[in-house]
Amino acid sequence: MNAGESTDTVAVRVPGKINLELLVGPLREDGYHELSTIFQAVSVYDRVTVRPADEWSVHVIGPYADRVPTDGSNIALVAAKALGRRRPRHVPHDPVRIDIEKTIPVAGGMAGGSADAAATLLACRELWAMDHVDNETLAQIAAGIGSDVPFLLSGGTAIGSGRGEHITPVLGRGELHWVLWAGEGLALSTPNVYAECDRLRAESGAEPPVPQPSEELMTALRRMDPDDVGPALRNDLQDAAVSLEPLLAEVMRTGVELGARAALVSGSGPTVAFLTGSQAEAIDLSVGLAANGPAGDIVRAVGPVPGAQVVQHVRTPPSPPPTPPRSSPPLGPVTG
Ligand SMILES: C[C@@](CO)(OP(=O)(O)O)[C@H](O)COP(=O)(O)OP(=O)(O)OC[C@H]1O[C@@H](n2ccc(N)nc2=O)[C@H](O)[C@@H]1O
Ligand SMILES: Nc1ncnc2c1ncn2[C@@H]1O[C@H](COP(=O)(O)OP(=O)(O)O)[C@@H](O)[C@H]1O
Repeated sequence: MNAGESTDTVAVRVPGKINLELLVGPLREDGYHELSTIFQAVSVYDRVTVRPADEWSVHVIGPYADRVPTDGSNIALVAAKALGRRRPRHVPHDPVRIDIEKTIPVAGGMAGGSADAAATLLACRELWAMDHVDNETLAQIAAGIGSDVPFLLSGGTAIGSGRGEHITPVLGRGELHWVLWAGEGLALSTPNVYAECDRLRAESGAEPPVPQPSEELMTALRRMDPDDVGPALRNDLQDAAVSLEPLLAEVMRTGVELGARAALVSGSGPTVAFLTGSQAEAIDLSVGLAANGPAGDIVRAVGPVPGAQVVQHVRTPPSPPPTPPRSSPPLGPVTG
């Protein structure tokens, strides 16, 4: 950082997501699967802060911090550099320091890394005053970083098509009350779960059709009535996640026995999302799971919530350049 540059700090709050529907179509030639998914952003948040620095770095705190890389593979750093490359040529490509307060479970199927990437894009656009990058362009940059990243910019409830990066908002009223179970020390790698899904399909000889959002869920989401939403939830990656982590079947069974309206693996897992009918039901279920379920973190959340949002911009005026030493006369005795 050079003298005369601002030391502004921008903080962004970003939610995690669950997939209310994840329909996995055929494997494409580029190695991705054609998807039709319905994302919902839920009230479990990371906070990402960026500030100018002498070199690129990322620092993570929070209960899952030790599971997040802090080298160049951190997807938040990848996002900052990708946006930095869009700065006009005459503007120096300034490094930033990124601080992540991590609450979204890591490698849990809640897109925590993608959330941090989306938050970093928004924070750096603000920090670098890149007004020429509109939301559509930001979403395109986001898609280049990961399939889930564009959704975390917009949040709410939305259809994801293509490989999940094309986002269409779903309008609906009301909110859903979720209980999330994240198994202690459990993690599933997204590519491994997709590969397991392909393996199971090859075994059964099932050819997936090109996926389309289901009418049943789209209708249920208009009023977000848990009685209608519950039976319409579906995740094509669930069998693959359970095949790699059989404990998930027991977790889902226990939650339903304890009164959940429905249970499903979130995305590629291993977080399990339980749908309840109200805040009171969610409290009862989380207490029951904590007492009777397999060990794990249990969190209540509501959805939908908005995507990444700037929550703080501390503007610090540029420090004045150091004044050159003056050739002043030697100090003599002070006379009155
Ligand atoms: C499964 C989902 C459901 O929302 O998320 P998670 O539950 O893991 O958070 C997503 O499809 C994950 O999206 P994201 O984590 O952004 O994946 P990417 O970085 O784009 O891709 C990682 C890898 O996942 C596989 N992949 C991803 C998306 C897709 N439509 N088909 C795939 O086969 C590919 O093997 C790819 O190399
Ligand atoms: N900022 C980040 N937060 C979490 N994980 C990250 C981050 N950057 C890179 N990763 C890597 O991405 C992997 C997937 O993380 P995450 O996005 O939390 O899971 P998922 O893809 O299941 O939603 C982690 O195991 C970790 O190695």
